[in-house]
Amino acid sequence: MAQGQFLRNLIIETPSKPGNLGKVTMAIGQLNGDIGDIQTIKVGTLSTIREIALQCNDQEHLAEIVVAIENLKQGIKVQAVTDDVLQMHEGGKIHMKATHEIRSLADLRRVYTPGVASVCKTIQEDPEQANYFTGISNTVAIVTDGTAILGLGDIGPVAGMPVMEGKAVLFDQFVGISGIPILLDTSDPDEVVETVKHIHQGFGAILLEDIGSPHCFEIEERLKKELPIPVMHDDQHGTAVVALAAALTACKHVRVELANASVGQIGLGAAGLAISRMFMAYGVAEMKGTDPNPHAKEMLAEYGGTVVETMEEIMETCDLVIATTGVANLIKPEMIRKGQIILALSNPNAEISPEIALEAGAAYAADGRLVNNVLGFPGIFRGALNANAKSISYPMLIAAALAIVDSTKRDDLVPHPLDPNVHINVALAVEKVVYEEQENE
Ligand SMILES: NC(=O)C1=CN([C@@H]2O[C@H](COP(=O)(O)OP(=O)(O)OC[C@H]3O[C@@H](n4cnc5c(N)ncnc54)[C@H](O)[C@@H]3O)[C@@H](O)[C@H]2O)C=CC1
Ligand SMILES: CC(=O)C(=O)O
Ligand SMILES: [Mg+2]
Repeated sequence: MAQGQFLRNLIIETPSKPGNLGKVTMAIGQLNGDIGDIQTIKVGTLSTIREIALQCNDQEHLAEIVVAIENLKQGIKVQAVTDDVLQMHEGGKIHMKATHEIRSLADLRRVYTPGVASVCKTIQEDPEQANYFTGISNTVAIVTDGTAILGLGDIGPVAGMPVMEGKAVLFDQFVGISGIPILLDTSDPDEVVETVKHIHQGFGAILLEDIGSPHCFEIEERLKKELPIPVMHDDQHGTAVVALAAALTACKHVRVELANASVGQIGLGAAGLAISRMFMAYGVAEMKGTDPNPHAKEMLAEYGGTVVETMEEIMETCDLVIATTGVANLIKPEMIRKGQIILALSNPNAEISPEIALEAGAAYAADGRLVNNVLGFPGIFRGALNANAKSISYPMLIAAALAIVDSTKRDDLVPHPLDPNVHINVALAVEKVVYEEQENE
């Protein structure tokens, strides 16, 4: 387990006297535990109970921290250690909700039979009416075959469901889109394409998620060609959009033109190849890339990138390095050169933690928690659906990246994902491009 990826909550009881919380936080800090939110659960005359969110390295590290707190004595106790992440997943994270409540028989007859039949006939006569009288145009299928779930690899679609439900939560909360996970028990491109084609009528767009490379490329390409609705593989293009935005902002901070910077990509899978293509489309003169897989390198060369045999060469020659390998701690501190920009984007564990990269001399460093496609895909789909786009184009993606740059506060690399402005701005920028494209058709 990489540093700081083990999340637990400590329920701590202390005597109700000033200074005790400080002793507890000091004990945690001395052992390099990372404290998140602190909530006061109860303030009694004699004792106070607080819940402290903690990120540590692993079970052993957690046990050390618990012992250190218990050793403070003077009435300070760890009452319980809870696993909030697991608790949050009990029963799943999503639920289909009705937009109307049935309070009377009359409501029942409007919502369901016999009233509903007239709406069915309206749609039968004019299928476009489905956009107004059903939720189809606001619903996105989140399709996975489970072959590249985060950086966990091919763990299957059911094990990947918590990620798909997570994407649906983000869709709902950030842009009001209903996301429906679709779990496929096949990775065969013919079968995936056929299946998605057969179900697409119930959706306004298709988000492909955590489908591994190289089959993800053929699947997306074919679906884009064969379906009349937007299709986007988030790990490719959502990630590329956000990586471009972060790179543009970092370059602005160090007063370098991205187009003139030497950029290197470690890992040429779904995310890495799309990032490389996006950077070249943006105007980066030479995009270097490496991957142990010969086919991945061939693909980079086909797109006009420069294949490099080792990641060491990338680290030695590039000002901006992006990594999407799924391999935790792949980049060693001694490989970092002073002033480099390092975007180590693998989840759940980065190729190098930003703290270590910065300590080793990087000018800017971020991981996949910060530079995450959550900043892109909700607004991209909102904009595409609002403007009734038939597909997602490069200009739409570039506009999304620039909107993320514009939504970034001074001194930050990317916006905060809970800042609603970023999703609104991305949606508006994408929508504008669609309208321009429609006018030029
Ligand atoms: N921060 C974000 O928003 C996102 C992060 N990611 C992360 O990126 C990682 C990769 O995801 P995908 O591209 O979808 O997977 P993928 O399986 O398509 O690609 C991974 C690539 O890394 C290569 N690789 C493995 N070890 C390597 C090494 N030592 N040096 C160079 N290349 C190496 C593999 O050969 C493969 O081509 C995952 O950890 C995922 O969580 C993916 C999408 C979004
Ligand atoms: C964020 C994301 O999509 C991934 O890590 O796969
Ligand atoms: Mg993903």
